[in-house]
This record gives sequence, C-alpha cells and structure tokens, in this order.
Amino acid sequence: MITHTTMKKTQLGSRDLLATGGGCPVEVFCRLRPLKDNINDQQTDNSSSCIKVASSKELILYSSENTKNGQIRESRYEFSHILTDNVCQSAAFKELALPLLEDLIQGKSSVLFTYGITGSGKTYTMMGPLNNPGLIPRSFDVIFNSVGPYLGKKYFLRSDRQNSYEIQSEADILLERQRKELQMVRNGNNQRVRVHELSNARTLDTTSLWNPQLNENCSYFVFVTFVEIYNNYIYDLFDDDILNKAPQSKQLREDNRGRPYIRDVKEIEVRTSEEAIDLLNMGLKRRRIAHTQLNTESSRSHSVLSMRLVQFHNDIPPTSLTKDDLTISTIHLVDLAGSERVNRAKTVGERVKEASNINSSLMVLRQCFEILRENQAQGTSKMVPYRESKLTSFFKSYFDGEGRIRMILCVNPTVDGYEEIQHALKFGELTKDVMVPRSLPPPPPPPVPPKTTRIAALREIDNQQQQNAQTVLFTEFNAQALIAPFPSLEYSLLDGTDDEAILILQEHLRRRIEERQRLNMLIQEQQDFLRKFTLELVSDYESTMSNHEDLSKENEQQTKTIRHLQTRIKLLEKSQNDLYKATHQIERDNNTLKTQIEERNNEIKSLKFERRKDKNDFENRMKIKLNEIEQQYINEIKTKETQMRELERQHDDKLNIIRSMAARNTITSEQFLIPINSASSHINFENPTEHDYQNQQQQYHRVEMIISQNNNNNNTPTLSSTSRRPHTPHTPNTEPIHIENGSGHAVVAHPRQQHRRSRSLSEIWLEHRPQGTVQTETLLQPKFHKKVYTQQAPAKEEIVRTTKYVLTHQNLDAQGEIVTDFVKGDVLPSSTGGVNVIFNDVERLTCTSPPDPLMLHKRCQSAERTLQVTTSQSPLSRQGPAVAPKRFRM
Ligand SMILES: Nc1ncnc2c1ncn2[C@@H]1O[C@H](COP(=O)(O)OP(=O)(O)OP(=O)(O)O)[C@@H](O)[C@H]1O
Repeated sequence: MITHTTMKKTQLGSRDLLATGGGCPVEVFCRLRPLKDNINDQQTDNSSSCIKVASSKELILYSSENTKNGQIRESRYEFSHILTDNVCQSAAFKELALPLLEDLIQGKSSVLFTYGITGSGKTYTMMGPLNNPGLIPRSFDVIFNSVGPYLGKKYFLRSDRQNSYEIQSEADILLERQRKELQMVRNGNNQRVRVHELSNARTLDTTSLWNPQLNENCSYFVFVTFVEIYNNYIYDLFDDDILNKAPQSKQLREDNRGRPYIRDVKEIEVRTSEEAIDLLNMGLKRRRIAHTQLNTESSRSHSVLSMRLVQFHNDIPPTSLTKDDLTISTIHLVDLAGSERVNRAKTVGERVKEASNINSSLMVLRQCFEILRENQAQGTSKMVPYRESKLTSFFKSYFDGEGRIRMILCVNPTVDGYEEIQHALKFGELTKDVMVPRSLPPPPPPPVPPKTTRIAALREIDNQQQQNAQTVLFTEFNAQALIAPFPSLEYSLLDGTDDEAILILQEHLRRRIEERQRLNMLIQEQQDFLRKFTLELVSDYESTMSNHEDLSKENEQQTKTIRHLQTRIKLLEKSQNDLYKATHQIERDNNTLKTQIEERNNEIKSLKFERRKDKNDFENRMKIKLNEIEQQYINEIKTKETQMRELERQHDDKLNIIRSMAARNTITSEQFLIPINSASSHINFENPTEHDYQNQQQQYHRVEMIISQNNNNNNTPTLSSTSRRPHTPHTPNTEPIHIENGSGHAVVAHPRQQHRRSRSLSEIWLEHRPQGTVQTETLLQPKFHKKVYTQQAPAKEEIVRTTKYVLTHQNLDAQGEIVTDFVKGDVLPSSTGGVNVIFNDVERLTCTSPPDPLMLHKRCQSAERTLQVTTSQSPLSRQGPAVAPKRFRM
C-alpha cells in the first residue's frame, strides 16, 4: 500500500494538527566551518572568528565593532545542535543524515536543506571532496549497504513520473533492459566509464545502517533524480539535453493528491552505491558554478538530489501486485545556493542577475518560515507565499507535513561577514520555532510470514525440485531398462532343441513384455499427466490471454484517457501561456498608463505652477497700473480743484457785486419762492462738482430775474443785509433768510441761492436778436441798461466794445408754443488780442396754455414751491379764449 502521507495532512491543515499537538519542529543544526580552508589549504582573509560556541546548543556572536561605551556587542543563538569546526564529515553524517535515512527505510519522507551565506560550506557538507565525501555519497553507501541484499529485480518497477510507480511484466522488463543496453551502446558508454573512474577514486563510507526494522521479506528499489533550480527555472541534471546551449527547463506540476512533481524528470533506478555516485558526479559536473570573490567554486543554483525508496512485501505474488501495495518514501537533499551581497562578492554581469535570483528565492523561503511561525504563534492564517518561487513550490507539501524538515545552517565565522552571519543565525533560530504537522505513521505492514516460514517454503520448493529431478532420473532409469540388451544366446540359438536357451529367451521376452506393458502404462500416465498439464496450461494460457486482452483493452482505454488528458493539459498549458501573455500585456499597458498618468500629472503641476506665476505677475502689474491710474486721477483731481477754485474765485467776485446790488433791491412777489433744500438746489460747497456749479449758475439767473421783475413791479419785500450769503461757498451760511412780502406772509429763502448776476452800470450788452424773431407778449422781458442791438452776426469791432453778449433764440415746443431762449455770455479779451465770448447763462421764456381753473385753484392751495406767474385771469369762456392765458415758469 502506498504510504504517501502528505495528502491527509494537507487536508487536515497544519494548524489543526498543531492544535492537537500533532506537529514537530523544524530541526535546525548549525555547522561551523573552520577558518582555515582544509581543501585549498588557504587562510581566509580575516583569520579571527566572531563566533564562540557556548554549549552544544548555543553559540555567541561577537560584533566586529564596539558599542558606544566601548564594549563588544554579543548576541546568543540557540539551535537543535551545533557542529563545531572540528566535527568531521562522518560524524556530521551520523548526526545530520542518518536519522533521516532510518526514516526513509521505514517509509517516511524528509527534506534536508543546507542554508548559509556563500562560502560557508554548504556544498562541502552535502557533497564533500572525493577523499572526504559529504552527506549525499555517504547516504548512498549506507542505503545500499542496508537494502542492497534485498533489492528487487531491476526494471520491475517503472516510474509513472507522477510520484508513483508501475509494475512491469516480464516482457516489459526484458524490453526495458534491451532498450537501456542499446542506449548505453549508442552513448558509447564513455561518460559512465569516466565517472566510474571518479567513483572508484573516492573513499567509501563503511557505516552500516543499524536498522532493526529493516524488513528482510521486502523487495527494495532505489530511484534517484537530480535537478537544479537556476534563476527560478528547474533543469534536470540527468538529462543530456542540459548540455545544449539552451536547455529546456522542466515544469512543476501537482499529482492527483496535490503533491508537487517535476514533469518529465529523469528518474534513474540505481542498484549500487557506485552507480549512484557516478550519477551524482555526472550531475555535479553539469551544475552551474562560478568563480566569485568569496568562493572559487560558488554554486549559482539550488541543487536537489532526491532518493526514493520503494518497497513491497515479497509474499504478494508479482502478478497481483498493484501500485497500492508499494511503500514509497523520499529523502530530498538540498544544497541551496549561498546568499551573497553583490558588493562583498564583487560579482558583475550575469553573476549579479544570478545573485539577485538566489537572494530572492532564499527570501521567499525565509518568508514562508516566518509566516508559518507567525501563523502558529499568533493564530493568524496569513497566506504562505510558497508559489512565489520554484524552490518553495517544490517543497510545499513538506511544509504541510509530508515529512520531516531539517536545516543545516552553515556558517563561516569570519569577522568581516558579521552582518550576514547575524542575519543567517537569526533566520536559523526563527526557523527552529516553526512547527510542521507530524507525518502520519506509515500504515501497518501486512502480516509478514516468519522467517522460518519463508525458509520452509524455499525448502519445500527445493524438495519439489529434487523430487522432480528424481522422477526424471527414475524415468531415465526405466528407459535404460527398456533398452536392456537381450541375454547372450550365441550357443543356444545354434541348436534349436536347446530348451534351456529357449526357456531363458522366453523368460527374457516375458520380462520384456511385462516391462513394456509397465512402461506403456507409465507412458500412458505420463501422457495423461502431460495432457492434463497441457490442458491446464492451455486453460491458463487462455485465461491469461483473456486477461491480457482485458488488460490490453484497459490499457488502450487508459492510453486514450492519458492522450486525452495530455491533449487537455497541452490546451490548458496553451491557454495558461496565453493568459500569462495577456497578463503581461495588461501589466505592460498598466505600466504605460501609469507612466502617462505620471507625465500628465507632472504637466498639470508645471502648468499650475506657470499659471500661479502668471497670476502673480499679473497682480503685480495690476497693482503698478492701479497705482499709476490712482496717481493720474489724483493729479487730475488736483488740476480740477485748482480750476474750480479759480471759477469760484470769479463767481465770488460776481456774487459780491450781486450782494451789493441785492442790498439796494427788493423782492415784490410772494409767488417768487426760491426753493430751499430741494434736490435741484442742493450744492455741496465742501466739494463742489460741475453739476453743483451749474445749479448754482441757475440760481444766480433766477435771482437776476427776480430783481428784474422787482424793478418792473415796485412791490418788493426787503432783503435784510444780514441774511446775505457768505463770501465763499466753502463756508456756507445755512441759516434761512426770512422775507416778508406785502401780504404779511413770511417766505423763506436760502441765502446761498440768492445769487444774481452783476448789474454793474459799466456792463455794455450786445443784444443779438436775429431777424424774424417774434415779439412775444410775455410780461417778463430781459432788461439791459447799456446795450447795442444787432440783427446780424456781430463783427469783432462791435463785440470788443461790449462786455456781455446775449443771443435771442426761438423755437417751438411739443405743444406748438414759442420758447424763447436768451443765451448770455461774458465777452473777454483773448491773449492774442481778440475776444472770447464765454456763454454762461441761458434764460428761457415759455408760454403755456392755462390749466383748468379748478385744478389751478387746487394747485395754488398746495404748498408747492414753484415759481409761477399768472398773467391772465380770464377763465375759459363758452366762446373760448381769444388769446390763451399764459403762465411763465423759470
Ligand atoms: N567544514 C569544512 N572543513 C573544511 N573545509 C571547508 C569546510 N566547509 C567549507 N570548506 C571549504 O570552504 C570552501 C567553500 O565551501 P563551499 O563551496 O562548500 O561553500 P558554499 O557554501 O557551498 O558556497 P556557495 O554558496 O558559494 O556555493 C571550499 O573550499 C571548502 O572546501
């Protein structure tokens, strides 16, 4: 029965098993390398050791640099066992590998790693030199010393290439043997001869395996495979194709029980230690090594030598033997490539790539152990990254409990590798705490017949053979009797009457007849036996043939299934490759997009930066411009202020004149109300604007009109001199002026609004009344003391003699009434000797039809302060007015 115990373990799960106490720890042994290289007899660069062995399980590591307070830093590490530098190869073998070989014979699997930094003695420990072999050659010796006498027939088992074996028929065995011999003849056997020479040169390990449980009633078969994992690709070191320039890497697969196996790997049946060591040496020659600064022969790949022991009980007849009757156990001896720091090993080119691959696969191994430990210590269930490297994928089932795991931590205790040693020791100590599920014990062996039974059986066979031989001898004896010579009758036959002779002859003939009858009977018996035997044979043959046919059919069926499965696998592989390609493409696209996004982001950043810079520039320019504009406006305002002051000064002069005139004149009509604080009359004397100035001008004009009317009507209230407006508009007198009219009503006038134009007698008016001007019948007419009248455009000489100019202009308004404008101006001499007329006033006389008397009455009642004059009292008669009554508004 096959005793691969992995699957059940895997299904149970390591945590469950550990929880139930079913785990066993990874055993970590530390082997110290002597400082002096025994082989090359070279002293290493740094001859002082940084390691001191404290006990068989503990060592102390000393730092090369002192601490701050001048003390040497030391750290302690504990392992399952420490092998000091004086432990020889044989002792190391007994300590490290022998227990695993005992397990192997008992049907248990295991894996033994050598781990360490480059040049620490891993290959030395595993392979060793010819005269001082390492663990692998010694393991071969011990295994063949133990099971050698009980090896089964060669080629009886053939690997199914999926971790199991098929049982071969006699014919298949014969064919296989012929094939192999033919192959050897074809190969010229050169290589084998050469490696045989090597194996003969080595020192044989005579250690015999003490194994009381070795079952002598079993047949044993030993198979070996040898692969290397280089740059995360698996190569078969037994495959001659590896000598090609571009060797094909092997795929890692899982069998139907989830155990990894290497597809199409060459598994060679070995019958002697020499044969195995020959193969080992052949593989080693093919393994990739290189010269580095730290090791003249540095392994650039992880090598895995797997020795598989298959056993079955002899009491099972070969014809009824099945796969399930086989007990298969494996030991994997793994020589890991050394971790190395590129700057220390001074590697370049291809070596750097190798080193990075080595380091990364070792890192995955470390991560697996670390996560396993974390999961176990903290009860977490983090995913263990087995699949991240071929090395860990291959041994995944061992982490799940297929067998024991042992690790030899090789250390070269030179001081200059302190940090790396510390790293390796830490890892070793951590690994020691990792638990792997315990392998299930192999199934109980089928009842083994006692040794005596076997011998008795052999004796029985021997007796039977002897009996058969005797039967044959007996038969031969009787045959001799059958041809026994007649008795001598020379004398008797001469005389026909010789009765005595006749009697003798008769007797002889009678005996011969009897003998012949007996022989005939015997022959008959033999014939019957033969016939029966032949019939049995025939029937056996027929049944065998029918079985054979059945098997052939089954075989065909299975071959078809295999082919079908192979096709499917190919298809799956193809689709997997496609998926890989697609994934790679997606990754590439992804990277491209990421790069593009980064570029865009950078562009956006630079644009933002530029925009911010532009904005700052613009703001600065704006500030400068605003300052300039502000300055310009301030200058303009100052100029305007100066101009305004000048105008004010001129008007002050005029006002002074008006004031003096106003002191002599009276206001007659109470209807002439000067609006006080109305929107139109409001002037800001503090900061007078052009509009204020115009308003002021209009007020002057009104006052003039009032004065003009007063002169006509002689019905005037008195304007007290105290109520005159102040001299300057900047210091306005806000007190109202009280004016009494003739009817005793008090009217209020604002002193500032009582400006009037100068009426100095020195003024000479030039009245320009164009031809066709209609004489209106208005009551109010402008009056000029001294005036020159003209209908034409005045000549320069006429204007020079005058100081004031007035132009009478008429037009019709929307109601068809005549509107008369008196446009007035000051005549001022110009600097070039001419004159300028500066127009500064317009008086308008407007005629409007009178409103409804009722409405008029109402309006008079209201407190509306509008200046109005009613010139006609005639209401609307039935006949209608001959001349429409007029109302004048100023
Ligand atoms: N225990 C030892 N006794 C004597 N010599 C040793 C021992 N261990 C290692 N050496 C020597 O040290 C040198 C380096 O050893 P080895 O090649 O085994 O290192 P390694 O760890 O396999 O290195 P790499 O990882 O680079 O392959 C070899 O010359 C070897 O002979």
